[in-house]
Amino acid sequence: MAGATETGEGRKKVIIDTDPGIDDAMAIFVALRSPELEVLGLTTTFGNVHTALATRNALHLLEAVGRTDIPVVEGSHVTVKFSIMNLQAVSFSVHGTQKATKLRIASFVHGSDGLGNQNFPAPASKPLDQSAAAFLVEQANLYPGQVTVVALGPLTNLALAVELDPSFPKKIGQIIILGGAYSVNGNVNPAAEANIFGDPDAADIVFTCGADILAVGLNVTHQVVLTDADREKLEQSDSKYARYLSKIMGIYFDYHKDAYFIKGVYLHDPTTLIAAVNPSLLTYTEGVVRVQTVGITRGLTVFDNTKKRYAEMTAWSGMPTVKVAVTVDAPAVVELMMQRLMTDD
Ligand SMILES: O=c1[nH]cnc2c1ncn2[C@@H]1O[C@H](CO)[C@@H](O)[C@H]1O
Repeated sequence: MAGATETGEGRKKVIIDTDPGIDDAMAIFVALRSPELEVLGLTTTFGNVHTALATRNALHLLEAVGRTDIPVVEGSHVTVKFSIMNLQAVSFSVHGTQKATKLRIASFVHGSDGLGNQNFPAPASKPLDQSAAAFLVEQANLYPGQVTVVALGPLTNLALAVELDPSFPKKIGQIIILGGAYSVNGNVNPAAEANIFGDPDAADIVFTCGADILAVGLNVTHQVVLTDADREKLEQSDSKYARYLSKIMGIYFDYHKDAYFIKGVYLHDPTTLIAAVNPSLLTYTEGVVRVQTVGITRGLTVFDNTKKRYAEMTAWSGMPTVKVAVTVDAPAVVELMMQRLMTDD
């Protein structure tokens, strides 16, 4: 008889919204190797790569480790503003398509294929014939209060899910977001972190939608570094996960050496995923987050962490609060990730 773990009973149901991406690949593999989680599906978005390539990479990653039982659902190709315009009026669609070419894609971090320029063969499997937003709403309805979304890219699909079903925020269990920079600089520019910068309007919709949200920002993920010594250990492991990641990681290490002058890489996506596996490895504080959508600080996340009553109404007044991660047990996160990746099923 299958045990509770194999049947999914007692495991946290997760959907990973992802733009793979080298650190996305690490996070997805950690999820597949974590008995605490049941992965309901991968939804795709733009960010590290365009959405079509994100879908291809998600399918490829699941094929590479023999997990084609997990569905992949393609997400929006454009930011929420243009996605909604395209839905509402055909006359906007030309304009929307023009704007869509302006998406910011971080191929300089992950390679032009998103996976370390390895020229992997095209996957044989296909995504579901459904939109990511519809899949998110469907799964939230199927398992009310029980689904955790781990959002590793811009928040477009989640914003579209909120637009599609206003009761989505109350039906989804938790949304754990890799996004924002709380009281620290961004990584796209001094103001903005990449995922929020990718679609600031979507981020503001999601942060204020009233769902149970935990935001993991650069103030936390920049504390979690995979060192050269850890990389060597991964390279020496013969687990299929470690072997695959060893092939693709080089370009991510090179980028960190060039951009940050560090010998190692930041574990943004794995840290966020591990917040679902073992929430006790992070602490958080609660308040309202709003996102700047215009100007030189476009993509800035402003967290009202004061307990002050402002004299006037502000854009933060009366808005739903979210949890913002403030500390992380970085050695424990790295150790957990290594342990999961260096063993086979
Ligand atoms: O310097 C950068 N510019 C753009 N994207 C980056 C950079 N560093 C990491 N990421 C990617 O964006 C997310 C974290 O913000 C991560 O998914 C990471 O892979």
